[in-house]
Parts: sequence; structure tokens; C-alpha cells
Amino acid sequence: MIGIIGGSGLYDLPGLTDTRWVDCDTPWGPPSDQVFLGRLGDAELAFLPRHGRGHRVPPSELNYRANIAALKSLGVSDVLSLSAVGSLREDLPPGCFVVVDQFIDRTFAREKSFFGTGLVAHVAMASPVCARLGEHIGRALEAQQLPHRRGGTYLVMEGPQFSTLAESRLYRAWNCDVIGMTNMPEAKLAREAELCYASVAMVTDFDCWHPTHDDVTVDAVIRVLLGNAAHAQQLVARVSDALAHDAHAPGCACRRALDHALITAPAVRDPAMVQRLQGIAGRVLR
Ligand SMILES: CSC[C@H]1O[C@H](OP(=O)(O)O)[C@H](O)[C@@H]1O
Ligand SMILES: Nc1ncnc2[nH]cnc12
Repeated sequence: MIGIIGGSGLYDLPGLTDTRWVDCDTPWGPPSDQVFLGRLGDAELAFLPRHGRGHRVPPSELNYRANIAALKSLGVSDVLSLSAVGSLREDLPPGCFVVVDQFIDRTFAREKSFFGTGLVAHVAMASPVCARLGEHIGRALEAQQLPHRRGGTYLVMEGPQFSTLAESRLYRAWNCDVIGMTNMPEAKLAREAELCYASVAMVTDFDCWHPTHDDVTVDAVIRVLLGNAAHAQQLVARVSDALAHDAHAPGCACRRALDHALITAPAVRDPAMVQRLQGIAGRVLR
């Protein structure tokens, strides 16, 4: 099953058949909303609006662990994340799509791991995005002839306020390409859950650094997003179809991310923690 996490402005997924909204609960609590299940061609989809329908939950209060655990519990193996971002580069104007391949995580007020005292794990994050999934997204954007760039660094800020001018200039000096508030710890948790994860960033604004463009506002973000919603939906359809027929998926390294990650000696593992983690790490805990 393919998981779609819809960001700002993307609160449903039209065009599916056999649809239903289902409740999910996880050992970390409930996700942002019910999950929308349905079929699109040969693909089974599970869609979760990241902020809940109507955009109720701000980035710092999202239960990222519950969102990822809920998708995993439904049988999701690949997660396509859709996000609104500000651009930190002149050559990435609003309306452009970026297939993100790196992150700088500047968030500080979020739970970032399923693991902890009693069962410690360290997964690799050098390549935070599934290259196979990123390739499918790149091909789909090309086929749709949408303005896009393959590869880019997404700076994840805590928010909810937008950046100061000094911060925006700093992130540009760090060679970041786009800025948003949500893809971390989402990508880290997907890796811990052994899910293939990739993010498509839809540029909605030039943040606040650009000398001849207005500073970002929610209105401007939503205006650009709504103008691109149909493109995003077509992208989901193309990528889902490619994934449904991808024979390489089972061999993907993301799906074995926990092979060498657990460090707590089996004899001193907390049994309650081990129990809680069955849905996430059961493959290596049995
Ligand atoms: C509505 S502008 C700020 C908001 O939009 C982005 O969210 P998402 O990644 O879910 O599309 C950004 O990260 C902020 O949360
Ligand atoms: N400029 C910006 N900063 C942070 N998050 C955003 N989401 C969309 N535009 C953004």
C-alpha cells in the first residue's frame, strides 16, 4: 500500500474508488485525522492530511510518530510526502516542484524517535530519502512537463512563525534550496519504521529574502497551492501507478533500515518498550 501525506492545502484526494475514512490508533496516540483509503488504478492508497482536515494542527504539535505508525499499521510500505515550501533560490520560483533529497533539521520541540530508554536505536540518515521513490517522482514530473528540479536541500524550521530576514539569509548562505516546517522528524521516523519515504516540495513563495517579492503570507501560500492542486493529484496518480508495478521495491534498503540499528543488549531491553515497538520494529525484535 502507498501512503500519501498531504500538506497545507491538500486535505483530500479526489479520483479514488472504493473509498472510506478509517480511524487509527497507535501506541503513540491518534494521528492528525482519520486515514482515507481507496484505489487508484492498480494502486492501494492511504491518504493522511498532515494537519488534519481543515488544517487544525500546527507543525510543532503534529504527532509525527502517530502519523507514521498509523500508515505502517495499515500496511503502507512507501510514503509520498507533499509539502508547501518557501524558496531560498532565485531559480526556484513559486509553482516549481523540488524532489527533495537532503534535509537540515533545525527543529527542537518535537519527539523525533520511536525508540528511547529501554530500547535504543540509531538508524542511518546520510541519505534521508528513498532514491527509488525519488526517481519515480522525477520521472512523473518530467512526464507531466511541470517545472521541477531533482534534488534539493529542505531546511526544516520549528515555526510556526515564518523566518526572520537574518535567518532566511543564513539558510541561503548554507546553500539550502527550500524551507518548510514539517518534513522532520517525519523523514527520520519513516526511516525508523523501515518505510520508503520521499518528499515533493511545492514552492509557494520566496520566503522573505527576495528584494523584489513580497514576504511570505499564508494567503499567498494557499493561492499558489490551490493553483497547483490538480498537478499534485496527477503526480500522485502517476507515482502510485509506477510504484504498483515496481519489481525493485521489495529489495529497497529503506526496508531493512533496522538491520544494524539496535544497540541495547537483548537482556536489558525494557519488555514494555519492546511490546510497544512491535508494529514498527517487529521484524528485528522477534
Ligand atoms: C501554510 S504555510 C506554512 C505551513 O505550510 C507547510 O506545511 P506542509 O509541509 O504540511 O505543506 C509548512 O511546513 C508549514 O507547516
Ligand atoms: N516561507 C516558508 N517558510 C516556512 N514554511 C513555509 N511553507 C510555505 N512557505 C514557507
